[in-house]
Amino acid sequence: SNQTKLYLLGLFPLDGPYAQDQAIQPAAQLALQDINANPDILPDYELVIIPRDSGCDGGKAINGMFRELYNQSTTKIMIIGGFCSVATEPTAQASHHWNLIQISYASTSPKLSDRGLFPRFFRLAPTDFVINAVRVALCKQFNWKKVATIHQSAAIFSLTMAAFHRDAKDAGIEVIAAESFIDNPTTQIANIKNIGARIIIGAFYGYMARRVFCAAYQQKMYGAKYVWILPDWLQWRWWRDPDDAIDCTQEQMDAVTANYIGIIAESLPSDSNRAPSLSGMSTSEFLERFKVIADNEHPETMTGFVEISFTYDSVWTAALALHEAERRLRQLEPSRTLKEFSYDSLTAQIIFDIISNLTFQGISGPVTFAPSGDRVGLILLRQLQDGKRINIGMMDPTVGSGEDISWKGYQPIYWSGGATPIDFMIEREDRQTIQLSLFLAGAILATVGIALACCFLAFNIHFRKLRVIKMSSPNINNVMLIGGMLAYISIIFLGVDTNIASTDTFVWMCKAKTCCLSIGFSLAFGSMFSKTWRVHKIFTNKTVIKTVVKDQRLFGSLATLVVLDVLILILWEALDPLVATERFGAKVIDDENDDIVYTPIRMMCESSNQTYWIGAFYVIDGLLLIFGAFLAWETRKVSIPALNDSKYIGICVYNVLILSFVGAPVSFILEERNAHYALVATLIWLATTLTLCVVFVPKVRMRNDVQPTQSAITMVSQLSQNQHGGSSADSTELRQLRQEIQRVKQNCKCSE
Ligand SMILES: NCCCC(=O)O
Repeated sequence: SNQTKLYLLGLFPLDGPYAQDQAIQPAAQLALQDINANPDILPDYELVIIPRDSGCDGGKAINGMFRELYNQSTTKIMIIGGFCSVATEPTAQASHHWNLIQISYASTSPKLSDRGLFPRFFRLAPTDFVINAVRVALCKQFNWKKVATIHQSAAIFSLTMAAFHRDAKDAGIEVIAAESFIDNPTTQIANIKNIGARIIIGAFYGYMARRVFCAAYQQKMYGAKYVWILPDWLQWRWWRDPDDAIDCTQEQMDAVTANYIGIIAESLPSDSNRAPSLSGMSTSEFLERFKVIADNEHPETMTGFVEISFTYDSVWTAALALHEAERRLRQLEPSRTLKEFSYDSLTAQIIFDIISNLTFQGISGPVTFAPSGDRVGLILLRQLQDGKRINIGMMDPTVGSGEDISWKGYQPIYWSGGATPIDFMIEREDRQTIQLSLFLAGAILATVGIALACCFLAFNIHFRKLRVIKMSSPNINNVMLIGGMLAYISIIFLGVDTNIASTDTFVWMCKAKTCCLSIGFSLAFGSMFSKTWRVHKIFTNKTVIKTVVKDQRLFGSLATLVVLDVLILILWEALDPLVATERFGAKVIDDENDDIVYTPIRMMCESSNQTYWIGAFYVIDGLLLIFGAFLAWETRKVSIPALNDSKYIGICVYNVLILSFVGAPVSFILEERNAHYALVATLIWLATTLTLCVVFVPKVRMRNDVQPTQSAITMVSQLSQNQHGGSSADSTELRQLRQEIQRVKQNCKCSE
C-alpha cells in the first residue's frame, strides 16, 4: 500500500487474424507477480501493466498506444510489445518521440534492428536474420544446392528472404525460385513445383501458412521428396486451425505438413542445459507455475506459448532497468526518482544505457542485447514428427563460424523416404543421335538407289545406239543419273552422327551432304529440263531451217548451274561456315523415376545465317522447277514418245513439289533426331527414285517394242547429225520434220 505504481503499457494481440494473446498476458502477469514479490527489485514501487490490443495491425497498435499515452491518469514509463512486427514497427518509430523505451517480447522483423528508425527499441526474440544462418547451415549439411523460397508480402518476410538470397549466393546455394504472394499463393506454389524445386524455404504468418500448405497439398508437393523449412514461431498446430479460406481437410493438412523443419530462437532451454535464472526458477518450475497462472494443463496449445519466456524476460528486463534507473536518478544533483518521470529524455537515456549493458539469466537463457537492440541467443531446429514439434538440433550463431549445427543430444531428423531428399531432380543428358540401325537402313536404301542408278546408266550406255535411246539424249540422261547418285550419297552423309564419328567428321559429313544434295539436284533436274529445252527450241522455232541445240550447249547450262551451286557453297564456307552446335530440348521427366530429368541434346551442324544460304538454294532450285514445269507444258503436244519427256517431267516436278511441301515444314518441326533423319532420308530417296524411274523405266520398256515413225527416224538422224557437228539435213528429212512441227502447232492452235 506504500508502493507507488509504475505503469507499463502492454501491447498485446488480443484480437484479429493473428490473436496470439492466450499465453502472453499470463506470462507477463507471472513476471509482475515475481517482480513485485521480490523485495530487492523496485521495493518502493509496484509494477503494473496496462494491456492494450495491438492486434497484428499497425493502425490498431498506434491508435491504442496514443490513447494510453494521452491518458494522463496513468503515466506509462515504458512499453512492452508488440507482438507482430507490423504492430511493433510504427509504435517503436513513434514511442521514442515520447522518450519511452519499448521492449518487444516477440517481434522478429530484421527492420527493427535499424537504430536510425527505432532508437529506443529492444527485443527479447532474436531477429529473423539469425534464422538465415541456420537455413544456410542446414542446406550445407545436407548438400542442398538448389532451393526455392516463398514468402508472404510483408517487410518482416521480404527483408529476411532478401538477406537469405544474399547469404545463399555467398554459400554457393542457388535459389531457383523466389516467390512472394499477398493473399493467394496458388500460382507461386505451382511455379515452384514446375521448376522442380524440392527444398522449399517458407516465411509467413500462420493464417497464410495454411493457404500455402493447402495449395501445396493440391499440387502434391509433400511426402518423401519435399522438405519444407519454416520459421517455427507459428502457433501451436497452426495447420489445424479452422479456416474458411482453405479448401483442405485436417487430414490433408496433417499429410502436407508432416515432417516440416522449423527454425526458432531457443526460448525454453532444458533444465540440464541452462544456468540458474535470476528469478530462481528452472524451466520446468517456470512451466509448472505458468500452467497454474494460465489455468491450462497443456499450455503448449495456447496461442503465443512460444513467446512466454520472452514475455516473462521482457518484463524482468524492464524491472531491472527501472530498478537501476531509480538508483542512478537518486544519485543525480538534484536527486530524482521514477515518481517524477514525465516523459523526459534524461530518464529515457538512463534507462536506454542500462538496458544496452544489461546481462542476466532469464528463463529464456542468457539475456544480453546487441547495439542494434537485438537479443543474442541460440537457435533451435525442430521437426514435426507424428504431429509433435521435436527438437532435432541447435545452433549458436555467435560460436565459431556460426554455421555449425549441433545435432548431439537431440532426436534424429526423420526422412520419410529413408534417405535425405535430394534438392533437385537428377539431371541427365540425353544425347540424341541417329540410331546405328536407322543409319544402316538409310545407307542400304541409298545403296539400292545408287545400284538402280548404275543399272539405268549401264542400260543407257549399252543401248546408246538404239534409236529410242539416241532420241532421248543419252549423254544428258547420264548426267541426270549422276545427279541422282549424288542425292543418294547425301542420304549416307546425312546419317553420320556423333555416335559413330567425331564432331569434326560429323561437321565434314554435314558439309558433304549439303554439297551432294545441292549439286545432285541441279544435275538431275537441270539435265531433265535442259533436254526439254532442246525439244522446246526445235518446236517453237519459227524459221524453216531448224537449228538443233547441241549437247555441248546443254552441258554448258548444266555447268552454269553447278558453278552457281559451288559458288554459294564456297561463300557459305568462307563467310559463315557450318559448325557443330548443341541444341537443348525441353526437359523430360523419367517415366519410372521422377527424380530423374533428361535434357535432350542434339548435335546440329549450323551456321548463324544458314537460313539465307539455304534460301539461296531454294530460290535457284525453285526457279529451275518452275522453268522445267513451263517447258514441260510447252512441249506437251510433241507426239514422239522417245523425244518427249514432258509428261514425265510434269510428274517429277509434281513429286518434288509435293514431297518438299510436306517434308520441309515437318522436318523443321520434328525435333527427334531419328524421326527427322528417317523423314528427310525417305523424302530424298523417294524424290530421287521416283524421278529416275519415271524418266528411265519407260525407256527400258520402249527399247524393244517401239517402232519409230518416219518423222521420228528423220528427226533422229537430224539430231544425230547436229549433235555430232553436222550442219544440215537433206530436204526430205527437213520436210518431214517441218510436217511434224506443223502438225504439233496446229494441234496446239486447236486446243487453244
Ligand atoms: N514471434 C513471431 C513474430 C512475428 C512478427 O515479428 O511479426
